[in-house]
Amino acid sequence: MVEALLADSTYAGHPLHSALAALWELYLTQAQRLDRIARLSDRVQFSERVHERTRTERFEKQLRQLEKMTRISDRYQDMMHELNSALQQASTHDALTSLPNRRLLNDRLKQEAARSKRLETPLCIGLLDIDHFKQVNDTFGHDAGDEVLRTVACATRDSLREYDLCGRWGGEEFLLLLPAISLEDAEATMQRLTELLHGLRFDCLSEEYRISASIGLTAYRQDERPEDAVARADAALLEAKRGGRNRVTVAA
Ligand SMILES: Nc1nc2c(ncn2[C@@H]2O[C@H](COP(=O)(O)OP(=O)(O)OP(=O)(O)O)[C@@H](O)[C@H]2O)c(=O)[nH]1
Repeated sequence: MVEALLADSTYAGHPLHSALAALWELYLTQAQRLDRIARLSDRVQFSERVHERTRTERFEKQLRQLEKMTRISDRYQDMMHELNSALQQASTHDALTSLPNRRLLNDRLKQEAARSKRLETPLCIGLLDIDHFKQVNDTFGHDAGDEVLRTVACATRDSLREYDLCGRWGGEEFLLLLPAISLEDAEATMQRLTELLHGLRFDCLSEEYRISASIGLTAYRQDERPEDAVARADAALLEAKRGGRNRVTVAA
């Protein structure tokens, strides 16, 4: 409308014509500036939004990486935990029979001897050895021998009380720690165990083959070292072997 007024020759001589033309010119310049500023502002805002998006994406990516690392670290810790347990088990237990090994047995022997001394309660110690085990290996093979060892270990452990301990002392020899039992009762328990072992049947041996075990038994004396009692049980075991095997010999 202003442009139409300024273009109209009727108002060309009007005293306000030049003022209106100057004002219009000023308005157009300002409008152009405003337009440039608005475009600039749009560009800045757009670039801000792009930056914001890349920042968010970067942050989310880092978060995902962190979560992944946490998961890996958790898995790694679980593996370390399992490895530690396996190492602990391997250092204290026999791989073939899963029974306590000689190292753990020695620790428990000392603990039980100390407890027996402190509480003045009896502690019986037995050494069990499978008879003619070499013959089992030689006749039926080493795998059959292993199977016999596993079965004897399992049967012996299951025949004992909860607080007794049976471990693999070495080869075909097992150490038994029997706390809080008289020598007389322990002898009866060992007698039942030799009968149980003699009655075992094995698929890996021939139908008629029967294994047997000899046991040397003694009571820990509270004024001696635990290993002295084990040596006495060992001597009693030798006597049981010499006496014909498949028997219990007590060293009082
Ligand atoms: N299969 C198998 N055999 C073993 C293992 N450890 C020891 N032996 C065997 O056990 C046998 C022990 O034989 P000996 O010490 O001569 O005793 P034995 O034949 O039982 O005879 P006595 O003890 O006198 O009745 C050896 O042949 C060893 O190789 C094992 O982990 N697995």
